[in-house]
Amino acid sequence: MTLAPPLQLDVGDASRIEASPFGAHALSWRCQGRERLYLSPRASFGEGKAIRGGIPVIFPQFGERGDGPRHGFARTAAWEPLDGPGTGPARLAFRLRDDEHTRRHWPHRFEAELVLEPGENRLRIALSVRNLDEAPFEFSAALHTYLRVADIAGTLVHGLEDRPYFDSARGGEQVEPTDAPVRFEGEVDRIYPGTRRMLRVTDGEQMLRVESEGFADTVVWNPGAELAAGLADLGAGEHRHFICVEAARIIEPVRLEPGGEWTGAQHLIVEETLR
Ligand SMILES: O=P(O)(O)OC[C@H]1O[C@H](O)[C@H](O)[C@@H](O)[C@@H]1O
Repeated sequence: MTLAPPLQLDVGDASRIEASPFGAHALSWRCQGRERLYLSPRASFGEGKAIRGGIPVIFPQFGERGDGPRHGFARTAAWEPLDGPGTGPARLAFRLRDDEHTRRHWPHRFEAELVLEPGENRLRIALSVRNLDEAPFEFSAALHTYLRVADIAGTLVHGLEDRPYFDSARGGEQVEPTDAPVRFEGEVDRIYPGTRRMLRVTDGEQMLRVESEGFADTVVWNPGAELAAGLADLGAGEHRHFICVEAARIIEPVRLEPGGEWTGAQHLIVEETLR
């Protein structure tokens, strides 16, 4: 498969989004003059391999919770670009339809759309899925957003203090709320179920608000030093530069009747840039 070149869209002078049709994957989001996403310098852009960083689209399964490829086939599929710069509204959009390859892993007829809508201080990422089959189906999905941070040592996620979570780094055990913001000291891999609220990420240089629609769960992930060093497409020390805050639908998958449609979205809003 030859990879289609990325598409770019400018919003004013200081904001720009760039996304690849491979995975409908946002690679870069410059907002108010500053890059807000993390893309690994060792990311591979080859066939069958997911891109490390940006915003991978996870569909129709999360992780190993299913029989198909890890985190689903959407992130390694060639999506069809729809609107592009100059062809209509200020957005980038991609479409994926079932084919022989997707049906081998997940035997359903569907259509998915990923829309990126950048604004002056924000980005909306929306995933829609339509059931084109004659029977209902279920799926999980996530927007696996890699947020670039100054340094994880000073990074906090606020808004989950009173929520219990499943600790994927410790066999999925349930952990009661700690009343403290999420900090990053070693591996963090958590699924917070039922988090329909506003989160804030601070790293001493910026304050970012993260909101979601349609995605009931939030995943917070950073591999920590040891795991990062073992990931060929990341490397020693790289874990310091990002955290993943993922809008997800895992604990209760989405069920769609024939003809039904579901949309989930994540909003990233720059509230403050200090440095
Ligand atoms: O390495 P990947 O397949 O992209 O997965 C990266 C990470 O994704 C999610 O955040 C999961 O909760 C983690 O357990 C996983 O390690």
